[in-house]
Amino acid sequence: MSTIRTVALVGNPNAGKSALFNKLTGARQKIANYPGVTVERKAGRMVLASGEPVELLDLPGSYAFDAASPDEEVTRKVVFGEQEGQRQPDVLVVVLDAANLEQHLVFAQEVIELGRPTVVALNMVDLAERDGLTLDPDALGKALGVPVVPTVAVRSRGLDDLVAAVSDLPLGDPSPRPHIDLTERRLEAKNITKAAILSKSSRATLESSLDKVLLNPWIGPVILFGLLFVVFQAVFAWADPFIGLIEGATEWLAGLVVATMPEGFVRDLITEGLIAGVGSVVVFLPQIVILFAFILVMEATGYMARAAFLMDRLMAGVGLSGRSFIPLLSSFACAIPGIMATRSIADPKDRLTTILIAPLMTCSARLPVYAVIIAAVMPATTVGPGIGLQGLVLFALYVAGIVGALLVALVLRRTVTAGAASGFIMELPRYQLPRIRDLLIGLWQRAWVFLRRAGTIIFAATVILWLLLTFPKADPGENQLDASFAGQIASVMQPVFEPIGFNREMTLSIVPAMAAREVAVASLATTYAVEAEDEEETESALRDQIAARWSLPTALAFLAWFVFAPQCLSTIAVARRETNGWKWPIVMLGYLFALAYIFAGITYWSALALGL
Ligand SMILES: Nc1nc2c(ncn2[C@@H]2O[C@H](COP(=O)(O)OP(=O)(O)OP(=O)(O)O)[C@@H](O)[C@H]2O)c(=O)[nH]1
Ligand SMILES: [Mg+2]
Repeated sequence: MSTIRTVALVGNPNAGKSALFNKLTGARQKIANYPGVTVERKAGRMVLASGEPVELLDLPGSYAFDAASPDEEVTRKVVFGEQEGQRQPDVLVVVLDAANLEQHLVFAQEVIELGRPTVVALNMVDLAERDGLTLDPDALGKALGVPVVPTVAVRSRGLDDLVAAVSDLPLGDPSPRPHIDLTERRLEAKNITKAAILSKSSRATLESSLDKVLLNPWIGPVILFGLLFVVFQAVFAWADPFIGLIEGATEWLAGLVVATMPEGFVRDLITEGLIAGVGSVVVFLPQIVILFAFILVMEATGYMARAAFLMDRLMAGVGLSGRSFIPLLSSFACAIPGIMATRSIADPKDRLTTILIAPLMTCSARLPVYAVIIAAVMPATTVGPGIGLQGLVLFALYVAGIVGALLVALVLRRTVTAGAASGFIMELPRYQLPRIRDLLIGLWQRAWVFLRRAGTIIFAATVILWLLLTFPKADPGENQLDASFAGQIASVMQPVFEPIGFNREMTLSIVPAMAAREVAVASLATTYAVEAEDEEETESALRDQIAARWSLPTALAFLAWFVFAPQCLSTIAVARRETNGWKWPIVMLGYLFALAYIFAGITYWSALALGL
């Protein structure tokens, strides 16, 4: 007798597969309330009723086995045992959204047709109940010919029953059922749904009235725009006290090191490299957390998908569809998951265009760069009731990235990725109240990613830079930056960047920023700390150093540079992997560099001309 070794979760997008996977394995895969969240196969360990561990697979959501998008392809390959390095699953668990039963049953029938050992998880029964829908799992099971277990993944309800049903399945050779075509399957889905409904009270749902407002072609965009505006105001307004705390702590630490350690190489490395450099980045944790709190709430409530819907018309204008919206939106966190998320786009040209413009979305690694420069050169004044100037400038920088992306898409769609634009259909997920626990976990994961980067890549880049800045030692009276290797490197590059208003420290900072954008901040801080005449100057905040040293046109040019600046090396690596070659990453790098240079130059010279 064969035993179960691998179980796979399959089903439509947004059915709750990843939520189930997390509860069954203890993993923390991303779950969010829109279709297309999972784009890769993920494996975890689940324990059967007998106590035996088996492999559980979380798969991308799928509408059909013959679907065209790269993420759905993964699901098909895994289910049919064609995925290299992956055992074919012995058991399939079809996850259905009970509140959207009819739609979800179309693909479910296709899976069940394979005749493989299958269990159905009738998930989201809580949402069905909320809509006044009571379903009969047994009737559904009879109609489908497989066991059906009602579950509420996010509340861990029905999980034991689900595991029991999987454990009890008889294994054997597949006995495929007669194949029926899509039209028949749709009809069948309707009939099965009808048979499974015990009672249905039509409630005036909150959904439809909310959607009337939020999706209204006039009011909807105004609300979306207003919301984003609030986000950027909050990033500055709410973060201040927390930033003050962290700054206080780093200053205290620097003081402690100076007071207790003997003068010398190690102490300088710690104060100038670690505390000034890495510390200058860590200070931005509160702003990152605030930004992500908004993003996570928008994702969990179901608003994000509405935003995609609203943006579809605008995106169609530049030859993209609303499909690209979510990958682009993910790129606000980081272009890497954003580029990965394009796997849910079926049309190859749509997908390529989206990959190429993803780096123009302002990733969170750029936030520290923007924030420190804005705080240094823009006064913390208000320009209207409750509208802070700093938040406004930040908002403008994000908008500049978006407008840039749309224009680039327009050009790409007429040249290198020319072709018919594909239509956009996306189901709108149900509105949900965010669960605090999920939010906190999400925020913690984000904060951890940020801190880990600070502790690894930013740390390493800062130490290397510090060494280059510290050696060779300057003669008495000579400027350390002039004497150092780093200064010499910067001097070689300086002629290229001088015309766009960059000073030497800025030129120097954009090289290690290729490792990670935040390194630009650490680099500036370390440069100024090394150059500093005394301890007090070493410890003073980067913001104050910039305020004292940079002219406004120079600072604006630097901000403009970072709107387009060539992305970090990891983004290039992901673009290479997702486009199967070096051609597109090189195109991306080239056009971004050109745009950054031109845009920074225009900004610098216009600012000078305006007498700023
Ligand atoms: N109320 C309720 N919400 C659920 C349930 N299961 C999942 N959710 C929510 O539904 C949304 C989608 O869940 P996911 O687990 O990301 O869905 P998925 O099937 O993995 O989606 P894709 O990865 O896009 O294919 C998330 O917001 C979950 O919090 C449930 O049983 N009840
Ligand atoms: Mg998922």
